[in-house]
Amino acid sequence: MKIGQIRQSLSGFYDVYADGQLYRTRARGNFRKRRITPLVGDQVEFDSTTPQEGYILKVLARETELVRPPVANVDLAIVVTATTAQEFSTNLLDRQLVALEVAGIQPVIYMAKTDLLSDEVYAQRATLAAAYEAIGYQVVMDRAAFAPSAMTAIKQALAGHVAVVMGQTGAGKSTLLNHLRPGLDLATGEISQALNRGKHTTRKISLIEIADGLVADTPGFSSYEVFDIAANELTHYFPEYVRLSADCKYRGCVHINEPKCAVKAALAAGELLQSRYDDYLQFYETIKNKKVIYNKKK
Ligand SMILES: Nc1nc2c(ncn2[C@@H]2O[C@H](COP(=O)(O)OP(=O)(O)OP(=O)(O)O)[C@@H](O)[C@H]2O)c(=O)[nH]1
Ligand SMILES: [Zn+2]
Repeated sequence: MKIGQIRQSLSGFYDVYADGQLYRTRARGNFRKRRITPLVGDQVEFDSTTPQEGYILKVLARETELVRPPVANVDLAIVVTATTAQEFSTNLLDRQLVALEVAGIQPVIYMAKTDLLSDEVYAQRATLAAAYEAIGYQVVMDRAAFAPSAMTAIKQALAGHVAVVMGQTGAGKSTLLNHLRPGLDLATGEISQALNRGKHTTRKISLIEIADGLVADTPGFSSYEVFDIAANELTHYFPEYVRLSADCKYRGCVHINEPKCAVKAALAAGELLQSRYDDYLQFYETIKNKKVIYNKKK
């Protein structure tokens, strides 16, 4: 019996990495009956007679489990954010950050296409990036496209992690991966296609080695990911609000209409991003409305 990690799945075959090599395996027959589906990223116990033939005996406990892409043990996400005026949206960025906070996955924000910006717009984005850093998020940004220092920062962030890239179509996900691992040759525009393909189509999912980390070759989430949380819990996923809310007068304050709210005070004092608060309000309403529609249907 060996222990390894599933690095690729394709048509019922799982390539398991153990002691420096890959073993092609299948799931044990009774997995289907027990409704166990091994996922890329899983740590597994397996038996093999040759590297071409083996069986997964047991899937070890998962830390996290993503649905899109179906990858286990993802603990980091590179949020590829296109910074051009046509593409940039704090709303999308905040939506992605909330989705990651809910999933318990650490974000690294990568600001893409900065080479296309005027100095003035670059300065605006840099100010915003500093505000996200003050919240506690790592932001990778450089005036030049794919600056070596930026690529090094991402590689260092990836070390020891299983990661996904996320970001809207055309944000620059494939291009970034190609720069992080020259020779990878991902066709640009290719990876979102994999995401949009039907749920039941068999498709290949693999973890790519980049420096000392692993990155899924299929992007994570989508920009329309719904928040599967209660509206009054949304505040827990804004780290800067969590820190302030101890000073709100009311326990369970959602920082909207309550008096003596520390978040609204900090906002009025210019200590918090207005754009992020606006997004918070919008997400709050979205979640509330979603619940109403859901209840009506029942
Ligand atoms: N100037 C400039 N162009 C970039 C940069 N990053 C990506 N691009 C271009 O933006 C376009 C889209 O990039 P992709 O890497 O295909 O984007 P993607 O996020 O993988 O897109 P999907 O696969 O459709 O989700 C390509 O033409 C890239 O060459 C950048 O930093 N600077
Ligand atoms: Zn409050």
